Amino acid sequence: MKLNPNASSFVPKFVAKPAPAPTPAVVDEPSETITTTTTNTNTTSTIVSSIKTEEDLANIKPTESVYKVEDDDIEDDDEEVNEVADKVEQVVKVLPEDSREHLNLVFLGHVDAGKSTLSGSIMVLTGQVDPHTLAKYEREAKENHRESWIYAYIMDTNEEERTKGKTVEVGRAHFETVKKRYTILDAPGHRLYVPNMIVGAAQADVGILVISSKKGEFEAGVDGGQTIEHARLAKMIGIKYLIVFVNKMDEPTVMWSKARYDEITDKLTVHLKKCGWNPKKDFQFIPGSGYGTLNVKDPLAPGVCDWYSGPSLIGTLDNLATFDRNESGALRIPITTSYKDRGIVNVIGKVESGSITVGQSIHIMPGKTKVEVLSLTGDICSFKTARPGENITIALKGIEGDDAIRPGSILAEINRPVPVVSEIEALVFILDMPDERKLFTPNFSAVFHAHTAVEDVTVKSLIATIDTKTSAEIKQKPTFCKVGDAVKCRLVLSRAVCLEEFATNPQLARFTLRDSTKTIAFGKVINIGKKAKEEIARQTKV
Ligand SMILES: Nc1nc2c(ncn2[C@@H]2O[C@H](COP(=O)(O)OP(=O)(O)OP(=O)(O)O)[C@@H](O)[C@H]2O)c(=O)[nH]1
Repeated sequence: MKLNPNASSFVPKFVAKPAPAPTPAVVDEPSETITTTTTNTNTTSTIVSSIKTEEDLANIKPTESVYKVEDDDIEDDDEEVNEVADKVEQVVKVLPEDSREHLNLVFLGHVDAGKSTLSGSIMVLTGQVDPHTLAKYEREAKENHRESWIYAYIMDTNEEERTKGKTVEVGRAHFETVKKRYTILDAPGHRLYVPNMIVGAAQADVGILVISSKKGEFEAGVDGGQTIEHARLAKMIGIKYLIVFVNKMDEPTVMWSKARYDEITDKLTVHLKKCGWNPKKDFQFIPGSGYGTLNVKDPLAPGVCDWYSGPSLIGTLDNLATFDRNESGALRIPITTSYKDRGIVNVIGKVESGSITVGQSIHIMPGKTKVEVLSLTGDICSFKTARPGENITIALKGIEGDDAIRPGSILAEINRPVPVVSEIEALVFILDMPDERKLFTPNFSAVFHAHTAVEDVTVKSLIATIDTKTSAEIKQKPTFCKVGDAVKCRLVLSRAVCLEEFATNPQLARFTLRDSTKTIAFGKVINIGKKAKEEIARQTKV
């Protein structure tokens, strides 16, 4: 199998070149073919229903190329775009569609907790890294005197990350089991890179919160570190389930100690409850070692940790109940990455709601650029129609100029458009005010993060403080609010953003407010305003 961790980084790169497409993992791409593919729908259900064993899985092969585009045929020139697009439509390579459930995972946690190492070990254990590539990474890690970073090297592909040992962007990789397909988003743990982490986490279904059990490291991550901030952000952003991987259990200060594990899980349970996670249904703990590849894929062997008899990390993921997805809703795909490949604009994003089909005309919002879907490509398969939860590369026809796509752009259905608003009524929960600005008042400004959008925002007015238990209004028109308050308020964005009300589409309604170093508040859009609603009603045709 072909390795995919070198796939495009997750930080939005708008119409920049080169950004490698998430090459289908089961195909060795001939150099003269282009990476964009179209689909063959006839193969879908038969292939999927026949997957029962690992062997079946290994036997899934793409249909042979039926049309090849030669390099000479393609010029990187905007005028050639339509011509090239037409060729893409003639099918470059057909991969079987695959309807195993697709889950998006984000690895969260304090700096050096072992996120990249764990992600890398998953890639190795699930056969996504061939021995030759692994040997190359081993050599490079040794040359940088960072032997213990070998697995992290698989995820941390840029030079800065490798030499410093820090994840800066959000790495992206793919693996699969007999039961499910997974996209891994490996988020940076460092405080400075929380905005990158938000972009990654915004499209994850499951968060894997990696905790270092090493003496001193667990404490550093919890007391003022990123552990709790990530857990809180994950909840706010809408991640549905959290697996807390208590890592480095092999470390000499831990040695698989049950007492240490209990200390960590007890403390974290208290914190996670405060962040809104329900211990009965929202999260669970797993002990293990990413570096030792222990309890990652296979359950622990007898003698390693006899007090733990639960499933491994991958076993747990495979057994999670299927997530509810909003397939009947309007199509919404926040664009996380965009790049041009031989004249064709490709965008990457997760289908949050609705479905998207090859040949369909859609809008890139907020600019209302009308485009046609040329192809839909997942990590290992193509789609005729992609449904919610899929994280796909979409080749588009009809984009002229470089300004159609920007951070916060969304692919939306033409007949069910997404609201574009610059003033909203929101419910804001204040977490942590900047040292020099302790009060949340009208004119308070911050940076607004929602899905992939990032805009400056100013508080226009405070409407009422709210009792979070009863939702009753406590005080009308307060003059200020402080840490711990929940307040209904009006916010004004510096530029209009694609947003929906929480009752309509929670994924496009959740946001966080940050200053340069910390998360100040999180919130949800509760009213987009009469004018925006009338405008949407006028344009909706269903
Ligand atoms: N003993 C032990 N060390 C580990 C384990 N997992 C990771 N490490 C070490 O911890 C260090 C940090 O690992 P990374 O995977 O880079 O940590 P990270 O959380 O991705 O770090 P950032 O990208 O900076 O947020 C490296 O030296 C790893 O070898 C483990 O299971 N056991």
